[in-house]
Amino acid sequence: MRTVVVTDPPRADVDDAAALGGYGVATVHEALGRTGYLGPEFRPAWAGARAGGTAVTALCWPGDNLMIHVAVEQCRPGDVLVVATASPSTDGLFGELLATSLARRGVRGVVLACGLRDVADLREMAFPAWSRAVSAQGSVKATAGAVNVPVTLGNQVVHPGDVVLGDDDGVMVVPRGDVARALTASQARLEKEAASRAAFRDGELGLDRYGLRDRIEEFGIEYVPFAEERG
Ligand SMILES: O=C([O-])CC(=O)C(=O)O
Ligand SMILES: [Mg+2]
Repeated sequence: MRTVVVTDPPRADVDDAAALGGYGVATVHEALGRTGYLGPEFRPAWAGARAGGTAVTALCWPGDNLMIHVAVEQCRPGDVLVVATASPSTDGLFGELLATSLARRGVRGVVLACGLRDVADLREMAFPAWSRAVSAQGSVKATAGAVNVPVTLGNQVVHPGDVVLGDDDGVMVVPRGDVARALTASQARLEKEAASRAAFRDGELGLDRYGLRDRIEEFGIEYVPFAEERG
């Protein structure tokens, strides 16, 4: 495993990151052509958690949180800490003490490919956290890894300085170079959905609004009265 700490990487604008967090994962993911989603196994530690920030990455040995402690020092206000492990592990590498340290540094949340613990305290602190597991299994601090190198979580690569956002729907990454496009496209999508919502409230059907009746005809889907189908 690489043992390197990259300091002060360029990062996306932290206000843009917060704005993307406000749009939410489903909207931004759709706006960017259904890209960036880490996958459904990344779940919030508590319902209602929401954050958008710039990634500081840590690559840890499984069962070892030494590099999380190293990464905390590299975190600046507006960041989200993103933790991967060198091989799959569900151990609880993160909890309320590390969250206390991150909150003190103005960090907006944490995303872990492994486990976390102290869920009740994280909820009480309202510290946004996502992970692939909740696990009380403790960790050692024995093996060096890396900070601020590209890491893979789920099916996505996160580079330091990318925007990472999370909410009840999961977590996604927006590459630093795509942030401006993500903001414009998310706003457009929000407006489009607001118009659809108003139409659905008025009783319009998706079949008509999205022009789906032609497609149904193309498929040759038959509408059969109940009585006829039963003979
Ligand atoms: O200390 C640890 O290893 C993880 C933890 O529980 C905390 O941060 O509170
Ligand atoms: Mg703890």
